[in-house]
Amino acid sequence: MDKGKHIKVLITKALEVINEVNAKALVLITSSLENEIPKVDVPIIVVGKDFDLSNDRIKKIPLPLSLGIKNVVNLVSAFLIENNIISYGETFVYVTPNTLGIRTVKKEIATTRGFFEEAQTVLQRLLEIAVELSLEGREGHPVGTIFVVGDTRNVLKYSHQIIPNPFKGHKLNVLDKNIKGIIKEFAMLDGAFIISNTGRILAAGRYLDVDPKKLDVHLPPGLGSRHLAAAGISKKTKATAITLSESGVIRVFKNGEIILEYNPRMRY
Ligand SMILES: Nc1ncnc2c1ncn2[C@@H]1O[C@H](COP(=O)(O)OP(=O)(O)OP(=O)(O)O)[C@@H](O)[C@H]1O
Repeated sequence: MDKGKHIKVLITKALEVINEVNAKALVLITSSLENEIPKVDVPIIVVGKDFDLSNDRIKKIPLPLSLGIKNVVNLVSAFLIENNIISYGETFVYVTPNTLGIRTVKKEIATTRGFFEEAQTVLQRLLEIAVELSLEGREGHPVGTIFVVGDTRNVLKYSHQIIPNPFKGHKLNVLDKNIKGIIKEFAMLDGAFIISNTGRILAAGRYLDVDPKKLDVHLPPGLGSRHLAAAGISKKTKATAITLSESGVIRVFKNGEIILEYNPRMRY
């Protein structure tokens, strides 16, 4: 039996499971949906690459499946809670090309307010890299870093090199196939990566010259200078900033606010 048939069988089974466990949503995690979307009373969420809110019954969440099923299910859980599709204590059923799963969301897993509306391909890719870096570190040591994406003219204006720019003169893009290893190597440098809207890496080792106090940025207590700088640059410019804390937590900032907070190291 081929893959397409497997998912059809799993979706049929999922409809039975939804009734049996009183699930409030059906989540289809698959890169291609040649199969018919099933007729079912609960909302359907399709996890795929592009963001496209097609109709009231079906929502599409842009998440790369390469994040791994555990991370995808965690982030989908947060999405369902924040969009009032399910409440804490309620259950959803998910289907991947080779698994059928049941998840009851018991506690806050992540904050994703606004993130999925922003998550274009470049941000999705950086989230994927940040998740890998959070889980693996560099040669087993925890790594922290900042990625600043978009509005590069202003970002460069409000930042300076603290070391010679290793990306100068190279046309490297975060969407390139073999780029992950290079980014992981340079993530150990102090400072930030500067990345264009199309994914071109313009610089690494860049200090962000923003004063969060003057910018009226308010973050939860306990977040240090890395996070304040990321929040600050996202307020001062139209860029989106992604931080990876040495503690493993990934945050995404837009306009000075946290629009995603997720710790891939946590067990939910
Ligand atoms: N303005 C800035 N621009 C770029 N990088 C910065 C800036 N401020 C701090 N950093 C980077 O953040 C690193 C960690 O700083 P600090 O420990 O104060 O931050 P933090 O927010 O507590 O981060 P973490 O959670 O990873 O410890 C610094 O070594 C430096 O590389």
